[in-house]
Amino acid sequence: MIVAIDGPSGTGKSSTSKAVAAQLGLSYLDTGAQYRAITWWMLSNGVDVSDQEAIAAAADKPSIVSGTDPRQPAISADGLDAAGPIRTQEVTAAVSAVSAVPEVRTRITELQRAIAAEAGGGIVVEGRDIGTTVLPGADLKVFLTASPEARAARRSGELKTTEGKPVTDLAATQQALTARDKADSSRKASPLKKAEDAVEVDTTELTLEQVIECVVTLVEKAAARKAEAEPVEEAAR
Ligand SMILES: Nc1ncnc2c1ncn2[C@@H]1O[C@H](COP(=O)(O)OP(=O)(O)OP(=O)(O)O)[C@@H](O)[C@H]1O
Ligand SMILES: Nc1ccn([C@H]2C[C@H](O)[C@@H](COP(=O)(O)O)O2)c(=O)n1
Repeated sequence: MIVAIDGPSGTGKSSTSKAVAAQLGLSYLDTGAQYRAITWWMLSNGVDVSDQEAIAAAADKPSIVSGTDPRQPAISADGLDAAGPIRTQEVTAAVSAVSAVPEVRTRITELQRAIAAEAGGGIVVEGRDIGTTVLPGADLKVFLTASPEARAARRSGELKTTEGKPVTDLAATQQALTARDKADSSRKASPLKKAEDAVEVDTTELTLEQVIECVVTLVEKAAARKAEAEPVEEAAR
């Protein structure tokens, strides 16, 4: 069972995907964390993240390792725990530029497909291009949306500056978030986009619990459809 959950920033992809995977006993992959980890590695290793050629040349250098336990998601770059540093404003500000470089996308997409193929019991993979590019044959594709205001309000509660102080400026948070969405949607290589066969869920007026319940129901229905379809496929062989 492969579930792809895509959507813009702050729509609830990570929170929903982790909870759905944990509830249904599936693995979980946060692909944004992988792009953040490679960005963090580049910033820490003196790569000029305003230079596309420098980013492309460094794309295959770091070893990026993702854990797939939804209750304990983990991410490392060259053996260093990246879970904390990838959430700083410095990384958030640079990640769209780094992830737009085709060499970076090829490298990370290969990693993502290998992880999904190894997840025997099924996996929930969340990101921006999972349903369109990474796993176009996913059994279920969900595209989460929410108003920019709702997303900024959600995000401002959890963001920290590089010095570790809470970010309180809601307007600035919304502006940064919509700028990142614009960059992620307008890049040439595998932009943020709803797959034609994805189910769109607008989470603006929903609680996180309601979104989780909705996606669990969608996964259960997709699993039932898959179970019904498989004997037919077997007989046809
Ligand atoms: N339906 C909801 N109602 C209220 N808060 C929510 C809802 N969904 C998620 N949140 C909260 O919004 C914040 C952002 O959620 P989350 O990190 O899951 O979004 P995301 O889509 O994965 O964002 P990003 O792509 O930037 O990583 C979290 O603090 C989360 O608890
Ligand atoms: N499949 C993906 C996942 C993420 N990205 C890029 C674009 C995002 O701005 C950035 C960080 O993602 P987040 O942690 O906020 O979900 O990573 C991408 O291009 N493709």
